Amino acid sequence: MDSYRIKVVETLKKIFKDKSYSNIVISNDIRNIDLRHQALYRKSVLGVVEHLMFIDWIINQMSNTKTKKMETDVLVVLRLAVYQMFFLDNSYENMVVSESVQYIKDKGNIRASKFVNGVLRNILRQKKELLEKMEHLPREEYLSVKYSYPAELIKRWQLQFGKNKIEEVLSANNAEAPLEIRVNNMKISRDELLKIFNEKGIIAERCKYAHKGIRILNPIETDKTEEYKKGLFSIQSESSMLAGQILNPAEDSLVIDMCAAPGGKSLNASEIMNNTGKILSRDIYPGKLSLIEKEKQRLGLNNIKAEAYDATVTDETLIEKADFIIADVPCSGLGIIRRKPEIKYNRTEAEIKEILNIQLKILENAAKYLKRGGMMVYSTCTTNKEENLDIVMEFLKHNKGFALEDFSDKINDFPDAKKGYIEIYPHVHGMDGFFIAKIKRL
Ligand SMILES: C[S@@+](CC[C@H](N)C(=O)[O-])C[C@H]1O[C@@H](n2cnc3c(N)ncnc32)[C@H](O)[C@@H]1O
Repeated sequence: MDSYRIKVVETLKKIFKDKSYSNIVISNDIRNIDLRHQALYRKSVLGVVEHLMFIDWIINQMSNTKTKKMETDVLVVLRLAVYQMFFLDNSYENMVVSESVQYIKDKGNIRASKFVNGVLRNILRQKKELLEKMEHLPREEYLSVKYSYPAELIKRWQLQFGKNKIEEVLSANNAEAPLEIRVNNMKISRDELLKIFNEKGIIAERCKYAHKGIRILNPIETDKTEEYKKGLFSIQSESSMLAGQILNPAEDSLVIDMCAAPGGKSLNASEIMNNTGKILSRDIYPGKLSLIEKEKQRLGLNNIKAEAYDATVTDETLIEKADFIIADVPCSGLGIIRRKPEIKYNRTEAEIKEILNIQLKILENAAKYLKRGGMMVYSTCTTNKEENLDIVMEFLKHNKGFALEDFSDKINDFPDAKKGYIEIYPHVHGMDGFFIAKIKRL
């Protein structure tokens, strides 16, 4: 087996057996992969997780031992092989089978290697029939298998977006997420950085909505570039950048970021404020704060103070102190399935309900810290209305001194910005699914 494929198998084992997050395991393991193979390595790992229900359905059609009962080595090798056969260039199918078999043989398990050989050869022979059989499943089961989404989530999205839109929604959330970066306006302008990229053969363009954003079209190892090391840019999704653009914190003000780690929105705010004033960046997990400290150094920012604090607990020392607040609350993450595909299998309806109280509590505390005339953004990376507009409306119902603020001067093409909030969807805007509301203390 090619060394990068062995690495894919090893990474997948960590994700399936140890239940580790794909983005964290990938960013650790990718360091040992040859530069030429990194893009394919990432695509393969994420691809297997993304298409897991499809892949397991195929395997279970052709194997008497079901995937639930298989030992990890065998299961992971089969999953990767089926992914390659159905979703990657299929001209190497025979090689995929022989390398998968060899991998299990090398582990000393001859019996299992024969089993892998039998299952994969059968799948290869009946590829077309299997796809036809899938198409004849009852509609909701078919959608669930074809796009790999639990029935519960499909039901939720059919209600939200309509039955006629559902395939578009499912497929957009399976698409590869674009690589977006935020220009550090303290050090360079967006056009100057684009010019440098252009000279270096990095294909990039301006983001459509985020004024500080660049979309990189050919995959590169951004964090290894000289420009990254010099702090000229950071990796941040366009949706996430928009929270800062919409809040637009003024120079010399006090900003409180209630849930700050790993720091993307605090760092953006600091750049927007030209490193003036003060930003209090808090997160409940002390271990995550070091990332903010590291990034501050790289970007040349020193107006950020990172500290551990539970945002659901009121801090009496901050009452009516802040000019601006960022409440980027923990959420179900249903808007970033493209980047963390396991989210679609892991979120139960009960968990989603549980998080609502935390979100409302954090927003209520944030409101207490805001001065009269101050502004805050409430944001999530989910498309779930209950965690978004419903929370904001519930808050406004009980807090009469606050109102949604029109920010249509800060963003184009989002009619709701006039009403004080936007809902971003991968299937509509090609960006991560996000919700951003701007609330003013009257
Ligand atoms: C959506 S992430 C924040 C991302 C960050 N704003 C950024 O742009 O990089 C939510 C954060 O909330 C933190 N968190 C969860 N519960 C919290 C609580 N009760 N108090 C403060 N932070 C909390 C999590 O550790 C997580 O880092």
